[in-house]
Amino acid sequence: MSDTSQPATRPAHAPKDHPAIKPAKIGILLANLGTPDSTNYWPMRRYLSEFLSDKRVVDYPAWRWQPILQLIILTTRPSKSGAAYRSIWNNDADESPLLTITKQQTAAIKAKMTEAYGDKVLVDFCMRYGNPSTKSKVAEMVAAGCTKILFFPLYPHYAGPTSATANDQFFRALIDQKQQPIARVVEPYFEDPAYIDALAQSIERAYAGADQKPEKLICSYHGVPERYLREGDPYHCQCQKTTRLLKERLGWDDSQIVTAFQSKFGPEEWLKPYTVEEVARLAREDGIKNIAVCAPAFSADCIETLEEINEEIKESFEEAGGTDFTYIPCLNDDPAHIDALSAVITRNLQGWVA
Ligand SMILES: C=CC1=C(C)c2cc3[nH]c(cc4nc(cc5[nH]c(cc1n2)c(C)c5CCC(=O)O)C(CCC(=O)O)=C4C)c(C)c3C=C
Ligand SMILES: [Fe+2]
Ligand SMILES: [Fe+2]
Repeated sequence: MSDTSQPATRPAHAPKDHPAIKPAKIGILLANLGTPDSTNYWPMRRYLSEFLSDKRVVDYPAWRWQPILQLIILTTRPSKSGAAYRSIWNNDADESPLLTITKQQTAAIKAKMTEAYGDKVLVDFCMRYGNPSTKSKVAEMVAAGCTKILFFPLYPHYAGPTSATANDQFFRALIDQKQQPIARVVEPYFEDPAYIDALAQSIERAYAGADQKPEKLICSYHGVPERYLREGDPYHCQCQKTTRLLKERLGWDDSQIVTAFQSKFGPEEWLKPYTVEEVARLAREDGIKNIAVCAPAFSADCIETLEEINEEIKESFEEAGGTDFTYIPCLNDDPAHIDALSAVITRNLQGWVA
């Protein structure tokens, strides 16, 4: 967290045991999904159990879902997912790439915010599942004197299983505080021109570096059950709009860009087309040999991009006859991304700072 060195004071009217009053600060709390503490069975199981027990993620009644989750899914999935995480783990820091990148983003945003607002603001991050928990970071910010907190779920698009559950957890954390800070949550930024521009620049860089220009760009978004769309979740529409804005910013036509959805889980229908099938279909039916894939719904590279896209989906394309597969990394701590996120934060601080 940023410098908290300003001295606490005791008011003149105060009895001796009156708590010290800290100078009022504004907390900027970035939030991402969370990640296991290690790739071993029990940490994996704890993480997956917390994640998949969240009703915003899997909305079946607990009496029906918990026996399936605890007795079937959590006996096999921790080992399978643990192996996938091992293939992408950041061994130097002994943590997942999502955690490493979130720390880098936080440091870069903190530098920008401190430059703009000095020690009036504290910048930190938390996770929805696992560590550092949302509850612990809210408590730290309040203890450091934050009377206002801006909570920023690092997802460009709104979805019940991501932004909404992060916000739920933030508001739950406020319940524990005697002096509840004034709270704001940041809106989805999927149509922010600076975010679209940062995405477009990353694609232009990848295309400029490719031996041959890819024939198609696949925008692969994390999927959700198709039913969530019918029940009112706007995620699908926001993803479609991101692809359209990106296409317009790149000056492309419809034939050059495809929207698809990945990471299907369980037997229900999810948003379609499924990326893993779509890349194979493009190779098999349309004779496409050379594609690039980007993942605009992820603010940081993680298991779903580094392992699922760059290993499983790549394999599906190549087995169907594709020859050139370029994975375009997430925006991570790319300066254009940090500028875009910082501009979103600055807009949301209006009225709180000069
Ligand atoms: C079971 C249902 C799931 C829904 C619905 C879902 C939506 C969703 N998730 C993200 C972003 C991420 N998901 C990540 C991992 C991950 N997701 C699910 C399941 C659902 N996600 C699982 C079981 C896992 C764990 C990995 C595995 O076992 O397969 C991650 C990566 C975390 C990491 O540590 O790297 C992210 C990020 C979005 C954006 C989304 C809906 C919009
Ligand atoms: Fe997910
Ligand atoms: Fe839609």
